[in-house]
Amino acid sequence: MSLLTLSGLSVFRGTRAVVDDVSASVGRGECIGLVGPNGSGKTTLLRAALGLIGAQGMSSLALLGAAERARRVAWMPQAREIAWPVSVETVIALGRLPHLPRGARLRDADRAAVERAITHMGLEAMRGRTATRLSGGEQARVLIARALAQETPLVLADEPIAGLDPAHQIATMELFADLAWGGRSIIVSLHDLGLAARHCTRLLMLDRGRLVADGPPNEVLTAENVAQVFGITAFYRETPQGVVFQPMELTG
Ligand SMILES: Nc1ncnc2c1ncn2[C@@H]1O[C@H](COP(=O)(O)OP(=O)(O)OP(=O)(O)O)[C@@H](O)[C@H]1O
Repeated sequence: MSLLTLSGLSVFRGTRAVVDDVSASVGRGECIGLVGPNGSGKTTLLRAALGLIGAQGMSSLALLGAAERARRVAWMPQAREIAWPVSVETVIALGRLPHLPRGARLRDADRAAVERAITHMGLEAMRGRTATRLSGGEQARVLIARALAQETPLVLADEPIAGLDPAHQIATMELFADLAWGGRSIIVSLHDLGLAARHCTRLLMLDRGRLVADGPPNEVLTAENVAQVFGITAFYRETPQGVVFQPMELTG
């Protein structure tokens, strides 16, 4: 079953296609890394896939009404501002809103989902704190937890690990990989190609709006692709401890 189908999706800014004729399909159990240089169209692609901005072509999610879409996909945008000085737990519980009848209070099942999200993100000690007083990385973890609490089949996250320390970056990527093992799917944009190579089952590589590679990390992070798209050389090795990918030098 496809959780998301994109067909010929394009987004124009003026006459320029910043997302250019992208087609892809996301099944269950995929942890997909969306990679590409600054300005290659990652955020625009995710927003167009969600139907948040106008696009040409088709996204299956954009066709849904807002309520149904919120039960199918959770969205973690790049902007991390938490606007209201409420508790961490309250922010995370907002992830349950799409599942509640209008105006209803949290039910046991909703509270259980909030607890799971708090545990997944290791936020037990912070649950009572005022969210706006947390550090940037802590706020990012709260917003990931809010998206997890939504318990949707698909999560779209725009640079969720940017600004996290190495341990929390690894923990978050491991969590995404685990969710994929459990049958849910994640599309995560990220600049850390090493973590993408290690934890993602599939990578989508964007270059100037075009999807130039789509496949398992070893097929996407070829020397040729990383040279052409990122202008770098890299070390790639499959080791008994997993894949090691390390950007090395600029080409040329
Ligand atoms: N509202 C807008 N108006 C004009 N140009 C835009 C707009 N939004 C995005 N762009 C342009 O579209 C291109 C793609 O931007 P986008 O934010 O999708 O890239 P990205 O791959 O997410 O980049 P980064 O890695 O820097 O976050 C960029 O050149 C950007 O300047």
